[in-house]
Amino acid sequence: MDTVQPTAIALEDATVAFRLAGDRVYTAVEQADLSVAHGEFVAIVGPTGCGKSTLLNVAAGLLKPAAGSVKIFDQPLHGLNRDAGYLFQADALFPWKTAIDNVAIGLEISGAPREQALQRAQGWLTSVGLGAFGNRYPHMLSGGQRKRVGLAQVLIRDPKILLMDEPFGPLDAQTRQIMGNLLLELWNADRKAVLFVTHDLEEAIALADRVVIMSAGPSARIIGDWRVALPRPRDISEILMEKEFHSLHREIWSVLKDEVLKGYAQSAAG
Ligand SMILES: Nc1ncnc2c1ncn2[C@@H]1O[C@H](COP(=O)(O)OP(=O)(O)OP(=O)(O)O)[C@@H](O)[C@H]1O
Repeated sequence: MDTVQPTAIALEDATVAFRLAGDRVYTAVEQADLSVAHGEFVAIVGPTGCGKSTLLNVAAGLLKPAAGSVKIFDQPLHGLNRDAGYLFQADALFPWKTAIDNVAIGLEISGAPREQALQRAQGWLTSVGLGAFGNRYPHMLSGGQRKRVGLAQVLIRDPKILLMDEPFGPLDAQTRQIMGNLLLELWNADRKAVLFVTHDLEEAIALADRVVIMSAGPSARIIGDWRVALPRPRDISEILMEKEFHSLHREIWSVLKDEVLKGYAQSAAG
């Protein structure tokens, strides 16, 4: 008999507000229900400034909602989410450490002997296609290569959940696609729960099992949740040609478009 796996991330009725100057309060997200099942890949898409990173930060335990609850594997989250690894848009590599040391550091901090940490780090560098680049410092790597090191740095710690905030944002279109395929390949080998923030609907559909859409803020809400029935394993450049991909894109965009326009109008108004 199959055992029921606990839900990796469950935000229920989560409202997130920021205190502004003069005791004013800005409600960024209102009454958000968001769940990511064990082994599921969920992408959040929404207009600029709607609260995508805010929701991710709530799941990371970096922000506490003003109302509602956050559960990680069915347990209320207090403080930092220690089951999660976090990959941001900006590189989080130490510039004074080589690629292999940047990857090994997560294990060393948790007490692994250096030799063992270096051996595992070499394995991860090889998995992300950088087996021969271990002795390079971050400034000697391209943007895409630095992202690969960042991915290895997170995955070596074997987190149960991956929280990714526009991780491939600064990369050119081709490198984004290559990184997307690498992420899918690694994820396929060991299905972690993934919450992936992006403003790029194509990327979201190509990668995810579910695409969640947010409205423009303030008080942004989750206004749509689509299941992506495209088969796996996927190759992004092939997925982008599929008829099912285009019909789903059209369907989601018809909802997202108005919110994106509202989002732009609001950021222009300040
Ligand atoms: N510390 C803060 N204090 C006040 N307002 C904040 C704070 N952090 C975020 N905000 C506001 O909350 C809203 C949501 O921000 P968030 O970064 O989550 O949006 P986003 O959807 O990730 O944006 P983008 O797509 O542009 O990265 C924005 O209007 C932002 O200005």
